[in-house]
Amino acid sequence: MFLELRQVAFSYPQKTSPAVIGINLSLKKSGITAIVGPNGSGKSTLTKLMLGILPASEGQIYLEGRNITEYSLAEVGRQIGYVFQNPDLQLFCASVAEEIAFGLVNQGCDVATLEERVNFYLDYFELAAYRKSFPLHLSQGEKQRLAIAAVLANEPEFLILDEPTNGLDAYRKRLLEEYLHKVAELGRGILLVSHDIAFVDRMAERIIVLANGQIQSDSNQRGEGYLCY
Ligand SMILES: Nc1ncnc2c1ncn2[C@@H]1O[C@H](COP(=O)(O)OP(=O)(O)OP(=O)(O)O)[C@@H](O)[C@H]1O
Repeated sequence: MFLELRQVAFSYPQKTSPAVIGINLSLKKSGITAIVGPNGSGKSTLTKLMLGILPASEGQIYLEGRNITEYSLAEVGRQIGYVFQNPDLQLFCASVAEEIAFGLVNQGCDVATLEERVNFYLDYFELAAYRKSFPLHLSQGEKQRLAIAAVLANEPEFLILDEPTNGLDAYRKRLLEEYLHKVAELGRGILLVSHDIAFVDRMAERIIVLANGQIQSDSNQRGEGYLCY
C-alpha cells in the first residue's frame, strides 16, 4: 500500500470534538479516489494528516510502509504533490513561470528539460500570456490553474488535490479532467477532495464519504444516490 491509516484521530487545540476519528484507510499508488462529505466533515484535515502537515493525535499513518513521522515534510513532498484548497497559500514566487519552475529547479532538472516542461504547462493551462506576471495578481481561476500546473510539473508519483475545480469554468475543468486522466493512465495515484459531484462522478473509481470526521462509506460501487450526503 502507498498510504495506510490505522485508527487515526486528530483534534485541533481548544476544540472539544475531534476533527477526524477512527480512520482506517488504505490507498494504492494508482487509481483515482475521491473524498467527499459536507463542510467541516474533516476532508482537508485528513489530507493534511496524510502529508504529515498535521500530526495524528491517535493512530498511525504509513507512507510506503514507513511511519510518516519518520519523514521530513520535504521528503513527503517529493512523493506526494499537494494542491491546496486556497491557491493564495501555495503561490509564493515572483512570476508565473518561476512558480512552475520552482520544484523542477529544486529537483536539479537540466535547463533544456526545465524550459520544455515550463512551456508545456504554461501552454496546457493557458497561462503563457502571464508568464512574467506576479502570481497573486492573477484572477482566482488563473491562480487555481497555476497552483495545479506548478504541482503537476513536478510529476509526483501521487497527487492530492483539495477542491481543484474551485474557480474553474466548464472548459478549464474539462482540460483538467483530461490531464488528470492522462496522469492516472501513467499509473500515478490521485486523491481528490471535492464538493463538485459531477467532477467526482466523472473522475473517481473509488469514493470515500466522510461525515463528522468518520468514514461513512468507502466504495468502488456506484449505487443509486451514492453521492447524496
Ligand atoms: N485550524 C483549525 N483550527 C481549529 N479547528 C479547525 C481548523 N481547521 C479545521 N478545523 C475544524 O475541523 C473540522 C474539520 O474541518 P476540515 O477543514 O477538515 O473540514 P472539510 O471537510 O475539509 O470542510 P470544507 O468542506 O468546508 O472544506 C471543522 O469542524 C473545522 O471547524
